[in-house]
Amino acid sequence: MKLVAVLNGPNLNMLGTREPEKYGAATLDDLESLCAETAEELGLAIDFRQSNIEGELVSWIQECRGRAAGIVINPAAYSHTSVAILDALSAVDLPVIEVHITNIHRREEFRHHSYVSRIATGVIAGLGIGGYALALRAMAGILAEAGDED
Ligand SMILES: O=C(O)[C@@H]1C=C(O)[C@@H](O)[C@H](O)C1
Repeated sequence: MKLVAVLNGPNLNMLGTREPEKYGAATLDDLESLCAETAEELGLAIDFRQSNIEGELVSWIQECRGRAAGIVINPAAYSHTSVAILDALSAVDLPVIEVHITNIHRREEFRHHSYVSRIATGVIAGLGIGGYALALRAMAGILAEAGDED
């Protein structure tokens, strides 16, 4: 069964209580459940993680080499600052789908640029946590097209 890493950046552990008018009322646990249910439907396995530490996310991305078939990532604030995460994603050379719960292009100027977008196969922004389900569906298609072995 193909494994997809679902990686979440800083402050996403506060989902549900963090600016719910922007990020919604669903918690990180709710998000993980949504991803798990979607992955099961798609015949994918997921490794769902969240960290507030940039270096931990970098290490987790590196660990995907030889282990995961693709990466769904919401780098959160690190989207806008982290060359390290971009470099790690480039190094592992896996399909990447970038997700943002909010539409970063309708927010403050500093959120309009994401370093990750230059390596991402696709970017989903502004569709709430449903964007993660869409990302997994897209990833399933990408992997099927690539003919990845189970
Ligand atoms: O929409 C999101 O999921 C992103 C999440 C964050 O925590 C912000 O720092 C980003 O700017 C947007």
